[in-house]
Amino acid sequence: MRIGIIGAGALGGTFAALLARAGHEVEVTARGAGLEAIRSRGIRLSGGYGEAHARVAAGEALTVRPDLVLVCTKAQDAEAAISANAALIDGVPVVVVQNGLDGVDAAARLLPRSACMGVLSIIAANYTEPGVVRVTTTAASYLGRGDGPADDECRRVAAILSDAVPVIAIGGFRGAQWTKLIVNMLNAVPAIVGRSVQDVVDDRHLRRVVTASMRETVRVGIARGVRFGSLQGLGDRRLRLFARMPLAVGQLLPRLMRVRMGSVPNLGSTQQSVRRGQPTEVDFLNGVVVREAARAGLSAPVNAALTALVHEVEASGAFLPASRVLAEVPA
Ligand SMILES: NC(=O)C1=CN([C@@H]2O[C@H](COP(=O)(O)OP(=O)(O)OC[C@H]3O[C@@H](n4cnc5c(N)ncnc54)[C@H](OP(=O)(O)O)[C@@H]3O)[C@@H](O)[C@H]2O)C=CC1
Ligand SMILES: CC(C)(CO)C(=O)C(=O)O
Repeated sequence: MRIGIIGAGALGGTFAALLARAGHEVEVTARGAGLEAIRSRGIRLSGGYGEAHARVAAGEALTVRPDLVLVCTKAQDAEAAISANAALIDGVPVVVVQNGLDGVDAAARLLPRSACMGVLSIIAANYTEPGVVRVTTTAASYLGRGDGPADDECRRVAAILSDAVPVIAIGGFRGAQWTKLIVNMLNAVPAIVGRSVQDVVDDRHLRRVVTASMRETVRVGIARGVRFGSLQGLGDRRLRLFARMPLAVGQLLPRLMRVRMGSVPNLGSTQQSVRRGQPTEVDFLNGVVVREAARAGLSAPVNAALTALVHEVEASGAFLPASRVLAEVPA
């Protein structure tokens, strides 16, 4: 099958290399140093899915109409990246592999004739240098759209992507995006202090902050009428319980996520952007919690403080001491 991948960075590079290894004809888009590296040396993947070296067609935009498209940019880049390919891909099934709540809806607006779906990935992929990706955690990914049950198109596309990595078609996708948002509360603190996700969760002071941001996100979701979808055994009932537990007991949740992440240090996708000197996705992660809280007439002080600290690190390029997080985040 001909598969177009828009944004061959950490996750896009992982899917591209593994789908090519499975025998699909893959074309990718990238830009700048990443594009140059992929054109001259291909994509080199290592880590949890083994070694793969994919020589794939690469350009700033796709050149051949594919049978399936994956959009794998950060949320803030998706609109420009999809628009650059819209004339070629409108009408082709599109899978948005992205964190945050907006990706699938944004794609559907830009590509009115395409069936647009989303993938929530728990894989941890570190884009160590242009064209080079190391997978530090392997995990199943979850594919769906809307609020209803998984449909035949989702099951068909999940089966194709499962040639590369296990992809499960799920119902209640919008609620599952919220569950993934709670998992992504693992991103901000490591991006602020410049340490791995595992290291931050192992630090009892910083873990308290991560836990508080997760609980605040659950409470905002509840206020917005969300029914949290199931990901990795984490679903609506457990999350509601988690938001009511004493904070000290609630810290078991990030610890469980850390155990699942394994021992190879994972920076998280937000810190990777900081280290590359690029804008982060924080406005679509912690920032969306603040916006959703405002819609419910609430505030989200923990997520607001984390968003501001990530922006400070983005602007200065210098990580902050843990003491700043502990002093400024009302956990
Ligand atoms: N990395 C991970 O472990 C995980 C990431 N995610 C989510 O997956 C999504 C992708 O993240 P990730 O793979 O880390 O992101 P990366 O930043 O590593 O990759 C995105 C790629 O898209 C490229 N890009 C951006 N705009 C364009 C454009 N207009 N045309 C062509 N290429 C473009 C970027 O190029 P450039 O470098 O020049 O910006 C970059 O190479 C995010 O929503 C993230 O939160 C989810 C789970 C895990
Ligand atoms: C699951 C996790 C935390 C993996 O790193 C992720 O989604 C991210 O880094 O954005």
